[in-house]
Amino acid sequence: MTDRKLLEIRNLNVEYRTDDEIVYAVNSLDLSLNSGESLGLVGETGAGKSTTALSILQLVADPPGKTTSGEILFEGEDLLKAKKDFLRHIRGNKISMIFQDPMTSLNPVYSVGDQIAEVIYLHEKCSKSEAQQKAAEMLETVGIPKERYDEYPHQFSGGMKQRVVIAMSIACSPQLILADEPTTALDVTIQAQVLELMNDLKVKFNTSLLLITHDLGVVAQVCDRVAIMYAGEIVEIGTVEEVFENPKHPYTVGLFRSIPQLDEKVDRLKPIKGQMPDPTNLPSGCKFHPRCPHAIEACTKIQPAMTNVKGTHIVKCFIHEGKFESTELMEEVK
Ligand SMILES: Nc1ncnc2c1ncn2[C@@H]1O[C@H](COP(=O)(O)OP(=O)(O)OP(=O)(O)O)[C@@H](O)[C@H]1O
Ligand code: NI
Repeated sequence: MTDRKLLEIRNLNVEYRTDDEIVYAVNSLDLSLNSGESLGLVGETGAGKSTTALSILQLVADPPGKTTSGEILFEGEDLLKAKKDFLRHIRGNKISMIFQDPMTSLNPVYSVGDQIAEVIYLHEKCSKSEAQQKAAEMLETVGIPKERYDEYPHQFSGGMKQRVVIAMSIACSPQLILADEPTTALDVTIQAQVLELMNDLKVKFNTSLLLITHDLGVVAQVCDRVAIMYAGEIVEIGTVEEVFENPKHPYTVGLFRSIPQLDEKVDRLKPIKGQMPDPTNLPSGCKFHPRCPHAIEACTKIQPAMTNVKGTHIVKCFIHEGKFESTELMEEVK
């Protein structure tokens, strides 16, 4: 693994403009990913995770979506300024995307083998028969017997379809895979198998992965680093070890608390009180302050800055900026 930054998102702002309101979906977001690294992007529904991933490939529907500012540097090139042709080249060769529903990517009227072969054919400019040969190997790589080459998507289970999508997404040897809840629709056992497959492939092909999920367990299984997203912002980021062993942001602390423990009964769960703020009318100051048990007056007025707490662990919270102290929080995150 090298330290070279493959992807660097700087100050990204994305809005959805409808007739009478503006949804502030992604707000001043900074995020970077090294070659070969996998980063989990975690947050509640509506946090802006999908919008972030879609904007990397400029797949946010416009209208209503508008990227109002920012830079998305991929190998140093700003994708937000890139021409359509270049983006198409990037999409087919360097970055691929996996969605929750495999049928977003699969065509019901072609056999799964031919769909994979098509990607290989376009990417490698080899002969059709070579592409078919490689597609059959690719099926085996993702754990599907090559005898099933000629079958159609509807003949496969959800987990098997998602394996086909994974085969298609790695067929062009991408440097980066954006996976938006790739296993959410699958049942738990199958989910574990698909995640293990993604893990193996990531190591084998040294692919970087941006994995969007609600599930911190999935992050622990697959990712090197994790970013916690709230109301369109990253509020905490670090290695999985840093964040899981020592969550710092009150929101992250709440997220971990709301995970059912094996030895805990469901009625002992402590979900975070309150709701995500209305994205058309975000609160001033820290966007988490209305729900934060530790908020002080400053939090209601001023935006905290991203502050390095230790190692590569960064958090956006006044208490950890060291400017203000909350003894309660200090107790809690000790
Ligand atoms: N096409 C759209 N038009 C208007 N608002 C949208 C559109 N797409 C998304 N939004 C809004 O943008 C915000 C961010 O949505 P996004 O889908 O990025 O969140 P998410 O974190 O991926 O959520 P989920 O976990 O539910 O997938 C939400 O408030 C959502 O309602
Ligand atoms: Ni989403």
